[in-house]
Amino acid sequence: MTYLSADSYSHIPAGERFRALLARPGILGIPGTHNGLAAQQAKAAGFEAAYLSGAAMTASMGLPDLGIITVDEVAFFIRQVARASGLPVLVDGDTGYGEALNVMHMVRTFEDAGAAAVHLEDQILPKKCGHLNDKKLAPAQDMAAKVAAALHARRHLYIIARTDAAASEGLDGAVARAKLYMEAGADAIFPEALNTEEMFREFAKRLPGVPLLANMTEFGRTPFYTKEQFQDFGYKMMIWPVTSLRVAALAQEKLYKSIAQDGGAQNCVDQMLTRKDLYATIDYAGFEALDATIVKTVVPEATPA
Ligand SMILES: C[C@](O)(C(=O)O)[C@H](CC(=O)O)C(=O)O
Repeated sequence: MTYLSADSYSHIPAGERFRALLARPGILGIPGTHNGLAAQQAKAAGFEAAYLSGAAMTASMGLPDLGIITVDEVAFFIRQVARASGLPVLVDGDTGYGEALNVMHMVRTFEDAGAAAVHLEDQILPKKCGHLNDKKLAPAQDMAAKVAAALHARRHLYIIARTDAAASEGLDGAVARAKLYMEAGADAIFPEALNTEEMFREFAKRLPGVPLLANMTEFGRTPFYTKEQFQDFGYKMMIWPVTSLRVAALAQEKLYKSIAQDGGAQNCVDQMLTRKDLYATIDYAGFEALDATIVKTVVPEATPA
């Protein structure tokens, strides 16, 4: 059923649908889906929630992930991913684009665009990928105030507080911040850039009962762990944030080189989604069938001579 039909919509708010997924036993795997088509493909593969990564959104715009994307640009991505897939979407809210009022504006905008959950981090601008060096942290109390502001604005959005403190303040610092953010009302914690199994386990042990998110980004500080391993470490959610963008970007790079070199894309056809499969993914036929049930061409009577 296409998104155009009102009965394709769930009447349950996205945040509540996300909470329901978390209420089940086990870990929730949430793949990065950098546009609506990617979200449809993730759903077809069996995923039940989608992640919108700041790094992937900005890279797809040809920009670095330094906190320069705006709240309305992110809302454009949320709308397409939520609409195309119908999945609850967890969105990277970076630092909240400013202070308390900006965080509240972000929450309202993201909810209105169809988001289910957001994560908000304790870096100051220009923020960086959590796996890079020299990140600058906001005072813990300032971040706690942002979490409280987000709660004040949300109707159903699930609020995850991310702490980037492990690199500069160690595990003790990260745990202390996480506790403060939970006291401020966060629904869950995202400890960023932990780099050993022991760190992941210890963090979880020191925050019993707190839902935790693990980030399995590639080319970062975290070694490759599977969903089953993160579950065993005590984590409730995990993301593969930039993975779809990285794979698609390499395919694109090869394509452009090939067209430039061969004068056409004839040598890449076996790496393409066929027209048939692409149309099936976006339900082209469903839109046409819907149109046929609604639009009936009225042929004008012949004008009397
Ligand atoms: C999770 C993350 O914030 C993102 O934007 O997806 C990034 C991912 C990355 O740059 O690899 C992060 O800071 O970890």
